[in-house]
Amino acid sequence: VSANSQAAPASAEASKLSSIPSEMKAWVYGEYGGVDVLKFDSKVSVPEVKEDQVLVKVVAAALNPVDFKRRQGKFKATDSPLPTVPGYDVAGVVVKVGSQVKDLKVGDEVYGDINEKALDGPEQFGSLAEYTAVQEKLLAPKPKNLDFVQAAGLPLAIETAYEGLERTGFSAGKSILVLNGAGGVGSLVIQLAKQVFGASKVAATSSTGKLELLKSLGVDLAIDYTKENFEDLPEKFDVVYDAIGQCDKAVKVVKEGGSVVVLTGAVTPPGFRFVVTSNGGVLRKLNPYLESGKVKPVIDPKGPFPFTKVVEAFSYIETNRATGKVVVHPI
Ligand SMILES: C/C=C1/OC(C)=C(O)C1=O
Repeated sequence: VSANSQAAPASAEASKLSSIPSEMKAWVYGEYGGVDVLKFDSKVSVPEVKEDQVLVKVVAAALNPVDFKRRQGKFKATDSPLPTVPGYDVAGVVVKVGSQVKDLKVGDEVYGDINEKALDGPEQFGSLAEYTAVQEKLLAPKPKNLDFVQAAGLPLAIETAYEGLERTGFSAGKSILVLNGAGGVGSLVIQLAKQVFGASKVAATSSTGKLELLKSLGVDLAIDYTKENFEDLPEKFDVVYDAIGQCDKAVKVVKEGGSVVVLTGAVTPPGFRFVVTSNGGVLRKLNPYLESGKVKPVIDPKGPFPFTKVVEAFSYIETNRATGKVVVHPI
């Protein structure tokens, strides 16, 4: 869909607006808990767009660990009110724009992480729905070479990967060890470190069956954590990117003066933890690497999960065994 609404006659424009229903299908939970709190609701109100937001017809959405941790109530102190429609990552088509929207228009194919602050007041109505309202600044045009499933699997993970590398001052010629290199974030840290930041050496850990994936993503040293302990390696790294929660071991293999990036779990100095800030500008900046194929989304082959199978998708990502991203499509 790439209709230029500027040229569309008023009647076509009106028909687009009139085709937006007042109610939609969405997955909702009204209480914190296990996957059993997730309910499919076919009469959820379509969110109104604020001045700086666009309404996206959702084509695909992706799950992240933050989705199940939030549903479990781990961030309830700073959460938005229940009931919640979960889902941070979205890929879809703009069907309505707010009065202050500047660059996006009806018909644009977009993707992004809908929550600027992942844990602090996330949107009550997320992307596991037929429509979701998103601030323009959190979205970017979908890379032309990626389908909606591939695009949906990128935003939160690639923005986390990029921000973590930026925060360490990672630069050309440096070495990095990525813990959980086959995961949603880790698979992108490997590629960004190599292709965008010019790493001299990239090492990564995974289980036996995912070693070939690590090598295909460009690692120089693939470590099978079922067979050896990375913390016993004689080699030290400028940066260790802990995308699994093993900071206490990670700090044993970082060089003096190096950095250990922590996403979750306890932090041991010199480790530091950060929470991703969603930013469409990062997606735009990385667009050439995505459209050239230098950086690729990794989508778990058990998916994409159809909209009716969101409970199964959550159960799967909660095994912490997913390869790359768990995507929900069609919606
Ligand atoms: C995406 C943000 C996250 O922040 C914490 C602490 C996690 O565990 C997340 O997934």
